[in-house]
Amino acid sequence: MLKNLKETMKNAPIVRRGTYNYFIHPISDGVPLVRPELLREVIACIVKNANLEVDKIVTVEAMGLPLGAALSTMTDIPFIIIRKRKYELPGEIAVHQATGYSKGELYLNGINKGDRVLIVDDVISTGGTMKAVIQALEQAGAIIEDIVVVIERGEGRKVIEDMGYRVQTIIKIDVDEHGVKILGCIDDKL
Ligand SMILES: O=P(O)(O)OC[C@H]1O[C@H](OP(=O)(O)OP(=O)(O)O)[C@H](O)[C@@H]1O
Ligand code: HPA
Repeated sequence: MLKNLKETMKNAPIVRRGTYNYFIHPISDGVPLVRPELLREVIACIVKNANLEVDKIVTVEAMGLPLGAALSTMTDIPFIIIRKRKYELPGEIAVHQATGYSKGELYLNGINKGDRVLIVDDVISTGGTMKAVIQALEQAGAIIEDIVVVIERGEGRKVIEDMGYRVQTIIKIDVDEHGVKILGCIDDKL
């Protein structure tokens, strides 16, 4: 299981972004090529493991987008994208996002108080993005039922668990300047 994800992860090239060793992978970058068998495998794994008793799937620009779109067509659950662009619609919520290599603002629209949501993203690393997403959703009055992230590196999961939320991740990796090492996979215990 997850053969395509493991294979592509092992071969992911590394580039430096400041002091940050950034891996490049189809799921996290859309580069060099997203093969349908990889996306299908990842989406099937999310469908199998996530709590889908929700009103909306919430994803983040940019690389949450293919995941949210594919998951929505599989489950018939609508999805929203937290954008890096301001729309100034009534009720728009702005939060600050910091990753290991960038900073910016995120803008949430389309959530009503009491909406049950599943958050899906491609990577969790420092947890800075997920923290901002949770803060925006809490401010909007959403009920966060589950959080699923495809690729885990670093300490971000702990940051979010310390906020009181469970985070499921599909593959856990370590990254240094030489490459990616796989530490574990959601299907290891099966
Ligand atoms: O846990 P963190 O340190 O916050 O890192 C994780 C975030 O970093 C990437 O987003 P980025 O803002 O780079 O956007 P992208 O999807 O356009 O690559 C990724 O898509 C996650 O959202
Ligand atoms: O190393 C990374 N690669 C791709 N996306 C990311 N988002 C956070 N860290 C990374």
